[in-house]
Amino acid sequence: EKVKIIQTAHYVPDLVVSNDDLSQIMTTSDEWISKRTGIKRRHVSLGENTSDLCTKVASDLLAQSGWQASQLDLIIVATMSPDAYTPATAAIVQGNIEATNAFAFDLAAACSGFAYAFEVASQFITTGRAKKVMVLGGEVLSKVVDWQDRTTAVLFGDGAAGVLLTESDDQAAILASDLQTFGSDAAKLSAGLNQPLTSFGDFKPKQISAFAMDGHAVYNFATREVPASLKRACHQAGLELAEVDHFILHQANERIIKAIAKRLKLPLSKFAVNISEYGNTSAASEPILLDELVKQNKVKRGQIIALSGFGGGLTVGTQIIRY
Ligand SMILES: O=C(O)C1CCN(c2ccc(-c3cc(CO)ccc3Cl)cn2)CC1
Repeated sequence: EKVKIIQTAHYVPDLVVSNDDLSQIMTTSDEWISKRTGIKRRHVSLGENTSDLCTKVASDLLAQSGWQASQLDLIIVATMSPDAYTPATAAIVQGNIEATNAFAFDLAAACSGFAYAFEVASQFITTGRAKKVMVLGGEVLSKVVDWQDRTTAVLFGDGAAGVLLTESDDQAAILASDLQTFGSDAAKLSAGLNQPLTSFGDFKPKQISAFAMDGHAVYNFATREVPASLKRACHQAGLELAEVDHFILHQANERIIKAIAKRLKLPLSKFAVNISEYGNTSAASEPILLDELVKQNKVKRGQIIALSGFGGGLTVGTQIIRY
């Protein structure tokens, strides 16, 4: 479709927590975490909520692009760790940056959230319903992980990132997309489960459930469904996988990324990995990586990039983009 990425930006909180820091508060080790996940450190938010991280990215996107907040028509925030049920994190961001002409909403697709939000935004642009759109992925997962559960607490980090999208005036375009949901496996990865009353009267104190995951099942799901999604999207774009210059995958686990590259018989050099610095930042992870590659001039105008998110839902979401 006629959609172009005009600007990228990312923000992570200042506090860096290393694997050794974690081994002081739980039974784990730098050796285990590094070997099994590729993660060396992660950024943790103290006092900043998801809307605060997203607002920093929103301000950077506007400053770097020269767009005025009042020019924005739409703001979408993809997150699995919103500030609240309501107001939407996107609405808080809209107020913070005074984007008075933009309507705003959150999108819940866990680690595929950015890919799903990117797809929704592109439909608003190609139908002419919106011209200037901000798409953000933001998470404060440190507020949903169980810091006593070493199998999950060591995996996640906080961060936000995003893009500005508008109608393309050149070769830039979204060439294809592939969004899939496997709801029968929904229970394999959850956080923030809210239970209904079981009988009227015995009101128990509210407790929001922490992050829980069947790691083995989700790992196998990812190594199977991400290659399938990338193949379908490339086929839809009329491209061979080999014609993709950069595979920008959700940074869930370094071994998973290597397994996907191997399964697709593609060089690992096309799969950027920055999980060592950030951990798994769910909906923020693809846009953080995309911003880094753009700012390092590794992703260049005219190149073909594949963005792929996967995780809670279970979901997978892929776009093939001529940047
Ligand atoms: O090696 C080990 O023992 C363990 C094996 C299990 N691992 C996993 C498993 C799944 C995920 C994961 C998480 C999300 C949530 O954003 C989305 C997508 C994925 Cl694929 C991350 N790590 C960690 C190392």
